[in-house]
Amino acid sequence: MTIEFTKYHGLGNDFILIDNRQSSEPILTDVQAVQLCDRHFGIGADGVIFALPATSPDADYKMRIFNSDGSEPEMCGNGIRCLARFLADLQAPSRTPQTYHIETLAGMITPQIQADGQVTVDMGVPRLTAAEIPTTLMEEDCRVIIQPLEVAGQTWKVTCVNMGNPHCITFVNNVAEIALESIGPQFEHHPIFPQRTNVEFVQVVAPDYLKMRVWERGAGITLACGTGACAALVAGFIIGRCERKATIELPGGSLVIEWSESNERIYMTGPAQRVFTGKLS
Ligand SMILES: N[C@@H](CCC[C@H](N)C(=O)O)C(=O)O
Repeated sequence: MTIEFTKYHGLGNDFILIDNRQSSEPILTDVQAVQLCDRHFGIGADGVIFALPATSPDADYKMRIFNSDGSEPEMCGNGIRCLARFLADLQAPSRTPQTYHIETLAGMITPQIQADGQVTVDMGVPRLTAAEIPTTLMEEDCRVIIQPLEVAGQTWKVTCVNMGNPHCITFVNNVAEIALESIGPQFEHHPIFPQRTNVEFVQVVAPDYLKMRVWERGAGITLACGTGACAALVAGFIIGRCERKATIELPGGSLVIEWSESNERIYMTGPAQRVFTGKLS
């Protein structure tokens, strides 16, 4: 049996996209996803994304994703922009704006392809209580805002945001100085995060411009993280360090994130790029 795939990236956060519309379960296992994501022995990617048929009458499709370590996250911001482009590329030549209602394990997410090719995603409402993150750092109904956390022999002041998936954000003076490779996994696997966590270090350049580096749960250092950029803006706004709308600069490029005052929803805008197609046998 051969399976076609297409490789996409969103700011260098790269994914193998599989047309899984004929079956309600992913046609590859988590173990196969790990093999395909391997950058030496496989295709190389931060994750594998499946376009599945919708189960809800309100949705067009369903997204499932495996991280490069085989774990299954609830949501992926850069991934859902890539999925929107993939679906548009599978269908008749584009009419824009094209909007998709996508079921995810974090609920309904709505990407819209703009006339200029950028994709704007309604990422939903951020969740902030300790129970929702989830973390045991505070009482269940408390928000985790600038709380001390011991990691790698240092006390960090962390703020936690759930954007469908968990994020732990620390504001620092200079993101370039953070030893992400050694510190990242210690945050990710800290016992206060029962479902592990994504880890973001953020530098405020201006109230409408943040710089961020990320250690992703299940994938390690990546060039960008869409949900992480949204979480960084939410954390920055809550602690009074940024505006409701800002550009987030990541190693792979920039995203524009806005936290709407009228409906409390987060809107993320950024690119999604097809790289190549191939066949798995
Ligand atoms: N890169 C993604 C997030 C992917 C999932 C993450 N690794 C997790 O386990 O939560 C993004 O762009 O949001």
